[in-house]
Amino acid sequence: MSSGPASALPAAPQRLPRRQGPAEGLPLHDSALLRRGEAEAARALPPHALMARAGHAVARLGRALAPHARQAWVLAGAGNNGGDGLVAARLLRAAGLPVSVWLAAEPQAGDACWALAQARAAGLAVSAGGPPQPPEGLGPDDLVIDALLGLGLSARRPPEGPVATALAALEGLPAGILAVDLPSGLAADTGSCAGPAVRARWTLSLLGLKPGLWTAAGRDHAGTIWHDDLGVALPATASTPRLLDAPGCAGCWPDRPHTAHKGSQGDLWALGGAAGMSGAIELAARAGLAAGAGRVHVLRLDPTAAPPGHPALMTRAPEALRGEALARATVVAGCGGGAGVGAWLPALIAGAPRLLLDADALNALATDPALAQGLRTRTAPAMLTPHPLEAARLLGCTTEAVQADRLAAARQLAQRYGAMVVLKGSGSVLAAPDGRSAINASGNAALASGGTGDVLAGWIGGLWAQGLDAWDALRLGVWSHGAAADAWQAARGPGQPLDALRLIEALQNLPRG
Ligand SMILES: NC(=O)C1=CN([C@@H]2O[C@H](COP(=O)(O)OP(=O)(O)OC[C@H]3O[C@@H](n4cnc5c(N)ncnc54)[C@H](OP(=O)(O)O)[C@@H]3O)[C@@H](O)[C@H]2O)[C@@H](O)CC1
Ligand SMILES: Nc1ncnc2c1ncn2[C@@H]1O[C@H](COP(=O)(O)OP(=O)(O)O)[C@@H](O)[C@H]1O
Ligand SMILES: [K+]
Repeated sequence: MSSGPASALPAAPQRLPRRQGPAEGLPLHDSALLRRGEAEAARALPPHALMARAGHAVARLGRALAPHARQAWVLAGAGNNGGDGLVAARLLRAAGLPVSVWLAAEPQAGDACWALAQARAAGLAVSAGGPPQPPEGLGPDDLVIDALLGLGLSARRPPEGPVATALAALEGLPAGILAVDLPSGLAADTGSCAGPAVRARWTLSLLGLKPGLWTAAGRDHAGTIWHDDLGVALPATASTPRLLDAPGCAGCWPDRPHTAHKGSQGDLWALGGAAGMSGAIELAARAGLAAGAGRVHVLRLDPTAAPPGHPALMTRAPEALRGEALARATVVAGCGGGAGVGAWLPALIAGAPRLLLDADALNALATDPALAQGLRTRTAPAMLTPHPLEAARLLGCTTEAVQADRLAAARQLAQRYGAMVVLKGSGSVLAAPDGRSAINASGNAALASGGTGDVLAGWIGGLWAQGLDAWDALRLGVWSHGAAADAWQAARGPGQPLDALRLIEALQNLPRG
């Protein structure tokens, strides 16, 4: 065979790289589990080894994050969180960085006493108990270490005494704050704050990652989250919440074989759009189309509404969804549905093999016990996507109660209604009736605009319609919705709102695989 110029023929078809398949995200450990892990590790290790490792990890990261620091200010509490800070202070000083330490109170027992004794023996000046005064000349390149409170923050007891004074002194400092384990004042399990809490630029989570760093007030207080396991492998079970991030979700994208056709990619039916709210259901339908559903039908509750603005959407009367069509359908119901959507739900709950309820469908569910009973006895999977107010209606409590423990609220909803749940908002929480749960790491405040939830509902529905397992569709949908907003923000800088139509574009632009 002669060797000629490169052939103009298309290259032989290459095998597509195999998708890796779904993977579980990083485990998120609650404080009870962390305490047990810490106690077991401490028994197996020489005295003070864990605190020495923690202090090393803090000092090493602090140096890397603030390489131009000319001094460090360490604020330490009287517990082991303070002990970690004292070890870090000693090591930073030994590495040549001038360090000032303010101590809330003398530790009374345990590893923290050892850390304080070591610090003093090394010649570190530790001022205890007086008013916290930032060291002279503390500038933007310098490093502040928050080691006031970690896991030991008493639940529902706002920071008080010298610790509260120190929290006030940390506000408005020019230097970046590195929080040890948790931003002081933030609850590890829930991300709630009973009072003032540190707003860190970085947080180094020790041993395990805590749920509270990722949801509720966590993201606003933790800044960039780092993790050091201190060489301890903590156990995780099927009910340990997982972090939804790119490595955990990228393997879930649906395959699109060469032989794909619109009939093989799933039928999505979007029901909603009462008078004055037809935009909501159109957003959901457009998002479903963008996700890759083969055929998307819009069932509008306002028959007088103008046709949808996207020519690929098919408009039908709600009555069209029955028989064969219903038996094959993935249904997203509720976006802009008004009070009238409830009447359609019994048939959908009984007959749709894949059903997602959002917005007014959730409000109908909250007020109609028969719907709730139907959902519980249904065997096919269902999804609920409430924002905190809708979740509060479904649980019969206040929005504040939902937000005070978002993981618990999502789990409770999943149990009560026998459905998979997304509790939306900063750090959306997912829960399934079988006990699985997850917290989303993607997304940002650019999403705080009307219609982005409608897009989420349709986007998840469009992914689910293509044959994904329900939990995979849910976690991929939630994570990629946030990832699209992150990509948007990365391109434009923080502070830019993202409207729902542009969000659909951003979702289409998100690389898959
Ligand atoms: N042991 C080890 O080797 C390892 C430990 N590790 C580290 O230990 C940390 C947990 O340490 P911890 O359990 O000592 O609790 P910690 O966060 O220091 O708080 C206790 C102090 O806070 C005080 N306090 C509480 N609430 C308050 C309030 N509302 N307002 C004001 N004060 C309040 C409380 O006072 P008290 O309630 O006793 O009056 C006490 O003085 C963990 O986060 C990690 O950093 C890891 O690195 C692994 C290795
Ligand atoms: N601060 C935020 N951080 C991350 N995601 C957010 C934030 N604010 C809103 N979102 C997301 O935007 C969407 C808003 O949904 P929703 O409140 O139902 O809006 P709408 O009803 O107007 O469509 C949800 O997916 C939610 O998680
Ligand atoms: K802290």
